[in-house]
Amino acid sequence: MAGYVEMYRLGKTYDTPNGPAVIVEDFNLNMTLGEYVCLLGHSGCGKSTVLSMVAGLNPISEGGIVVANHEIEGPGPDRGVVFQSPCLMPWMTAMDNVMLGVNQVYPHGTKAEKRDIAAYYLTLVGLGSSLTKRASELSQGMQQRVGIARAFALKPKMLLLDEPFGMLDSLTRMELQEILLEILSRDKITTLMITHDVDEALFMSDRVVMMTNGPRASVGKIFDVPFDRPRVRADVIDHPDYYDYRADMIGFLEEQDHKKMKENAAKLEAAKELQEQS
Ligand SMILES: Nc1ncnc2c1ncn2[C@@H]1O[C@H](COP(=O)(O)OP(=O)(O)OP(=O)(O)O)[C@@H](O)[C@H]1O
Repeated sequence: MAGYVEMYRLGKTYDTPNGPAVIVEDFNLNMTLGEYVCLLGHSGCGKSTVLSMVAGLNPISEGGIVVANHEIEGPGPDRGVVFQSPCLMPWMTAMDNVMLGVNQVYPHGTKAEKRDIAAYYLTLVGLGSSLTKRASELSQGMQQRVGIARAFALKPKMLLLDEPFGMLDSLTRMELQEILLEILSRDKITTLMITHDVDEALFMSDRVVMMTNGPRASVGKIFDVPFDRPRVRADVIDHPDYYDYRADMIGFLEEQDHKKMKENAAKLEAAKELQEQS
């Protein structure tokens, strides 16, 4: 079935000193317009590799990606990206950092119009009174808010979030999760987010895509998240199925762990046999 976003037979092979390493193979995923999908999997399985290919920042080795009927060929303002650390220009104000993106997307807008857009999104993320502060004067949480405002101000077709709350304390993380959902409830942008946090995935997303362990990682299992929107954290946690979902996801990750351990043991055994024969 065609989707607003289509990743088809997606593959990534990196050149390494030991030869080509196939990290992602035959990764297939369709997303509908406005859908929020979380990508979850063990560290190093290839989540950032997939997301960076969608962002156009990492060349695709096999297959392809279509966003809103356009095949991805490189980065573009139709995809807003937020990384764990927001990569701001430290000497520039919060406003000017957001304006960098806005100027790119609205080259013909007046200066006042563009400043209004930047100020609007900075206010939505709670930085209305810090517009003129330099990025270097902002806390990590505030910097991440600027990064989120900058991504939204591009009015992207798709939002790509690579562990955007990973470096924040739990209170700031919860606050920003809620702010993000609130903005998305107005702007309805198709979102792909990487997280290591099962609870975060359940709170934020419509579907959770579990990746298999690499190498040759692909989609292992997909969970539909049935909780009503707008999401209220306490209601989500109190939902009668919440802990079953959580247990199923953790179960999948544990299964992947066991597979990896078995594979490693088999490799070790094979290496021992070779050594004995020689
Ligand atoms: N440029 C590169 N060249 C060679 N190997 C790479 C390159 N980038 C990533 N890799 C390898 O690809 C694999 C997947 O990396 P990736 O960062 O996509 O995983 P991840 O699931 O996002 O990890 P984490 O959860 O720890 O951030 C890892 O083994 C990594 O070492």
